[in-house]
Amino acid sequence: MYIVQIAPECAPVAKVGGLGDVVFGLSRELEIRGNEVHIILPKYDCMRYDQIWGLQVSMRDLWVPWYNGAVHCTVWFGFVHGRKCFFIEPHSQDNFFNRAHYYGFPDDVSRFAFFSKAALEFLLKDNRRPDIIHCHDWQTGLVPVLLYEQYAQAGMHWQRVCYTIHNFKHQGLTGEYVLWAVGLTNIGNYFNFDRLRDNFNPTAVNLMKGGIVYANFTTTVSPTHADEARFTDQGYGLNHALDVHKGKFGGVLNGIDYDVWNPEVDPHIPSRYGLDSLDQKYANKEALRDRLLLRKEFKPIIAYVGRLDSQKGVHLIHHAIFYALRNNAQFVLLGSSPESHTNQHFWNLKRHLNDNPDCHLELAFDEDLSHLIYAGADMIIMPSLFEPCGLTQMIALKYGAVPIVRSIGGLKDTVFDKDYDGKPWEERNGFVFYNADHAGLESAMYRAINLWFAYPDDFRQLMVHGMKYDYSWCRPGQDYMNIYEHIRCK
Ligand SMILES: Nc1ncnc2c1ncn2[C@@H]1O[C@H](COP(=O)(O)OP(=O)(O)O[C@H]2O[C@H](CO)[C@@H](O)[C@H](O)[C@H]2O)[C@@H](O)[C@H]1O
Repeated sequence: MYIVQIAPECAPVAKVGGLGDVVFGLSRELEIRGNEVHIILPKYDCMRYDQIWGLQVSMRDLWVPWYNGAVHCTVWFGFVHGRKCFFIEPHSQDNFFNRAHYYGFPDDVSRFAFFSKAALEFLLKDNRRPDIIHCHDWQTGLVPVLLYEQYAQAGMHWQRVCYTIHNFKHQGLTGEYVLWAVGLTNIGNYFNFDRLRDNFNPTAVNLMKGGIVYANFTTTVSPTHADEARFTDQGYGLNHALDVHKGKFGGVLNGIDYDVWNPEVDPHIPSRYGLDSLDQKYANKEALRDRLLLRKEFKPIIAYVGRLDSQKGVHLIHHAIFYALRNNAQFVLLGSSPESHTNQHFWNLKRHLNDNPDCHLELAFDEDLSHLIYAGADMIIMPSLFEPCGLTQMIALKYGAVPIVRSIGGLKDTVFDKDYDGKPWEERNGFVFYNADHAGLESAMYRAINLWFAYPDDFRQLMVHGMKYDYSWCRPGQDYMNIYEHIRCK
């Protein structure tokens, strides 16, 4: 099959969070299964160009219709760790992708609406006719809309779209101007409740809703979150649209790429280890302490790695730091936030804890350091308010860092409580709590820290159970293949 991914991120060249990992890992798995896979991305100025091999012009002049005119673009091609990627570079005074950051601009909707249109225009003009177009999140919600309403008539009649939602909170709500911009000028036809009009904000166009309505199949990234999105407030107002289109909506649990996230071969950590050489994990704990200037005492390290977004339970992360320190544990945090007040909060906290030898807050995005943290930490904490899937806990399991998580979304599908889960002991792999409050968090942290000190053999056994889980792309890869087979034009 020929599959094209249209996405705003792809790890490690352009990664803000888990979406980038998924685009890379899934593409790799699909290639292993014998498919031809291409990835189309914006050509951001802030990408990691050191991660692209053989970058060269693929199409010098691509004219993308935009409002009443057209924008001149150049399309580049390069390999990202073996993946075949095309990068779209518009030459216009809007400077859509030369902003030093990926997201967070007032015209984000225009930037990614343009990208969606440009990706399809490129496929059309370069005579590429994939069996499946797989697009991701609100940024590419217009892809199935434009394919069906414009590009099908222009020669792309056989292409089918799988649309994956990684985060329902950001839906691309905007004014009807965006429809003019991409040439959907028969506004009334699209700006109605059956199609792109937002159900709760009737003056707004909702790009994610458009994606759900027009895609041949929509997925989110875990089975539990698929239910949450349909039946609870975690659908952020899209419950009705999901219900109407329930026949083509489902949850597929993400995988992680064990070529990248594997302590047996990880080039970013000083001491490699696996199930048969677990003791070597502790050299990484020492290395982590050396690097972050933590004192060397007989204590567990609890870590948080992730975006500092309200989704992640920022107030509980804050509380976890102090609870850990009060209970004889060390705490390491690696995270950054696009919201200035959250950043400010953690910078203040960092200053406050600056002299504490048991704590380090690294307020940055640092992929290399994240590997060392997973390898050096004894436990990882994820007190998310909602979590469509969560890759952090799956990576942690592979590295023998026991996850302490809230029972929500994909966390519920992947972490099974040591004391209370119905599964047999060999299949229990972490600590789970329910209420998003201090008492809930403390109940799980207390059990985890206590086990580490009082029953080290049991703790080690829990690490082993986690490391034995297979959360690779193998199964989800097959799930996506089944979806593609189901929707493709035969
Ligand atoms: N400061 C930092 N430095 C280095 N690395 C950092 C980092 N902050 C985050 N990361 C890395 O980014 C990834 C985070 O992935 P997650 O799935 O946990 O969260 P995210 O909310 O971004 O993803 C969304 O999409 C994914 C993919 O579908 C869903 O799993 C998830 O639930 C949904 O919220 C991990 O690989 C982590 O190591």
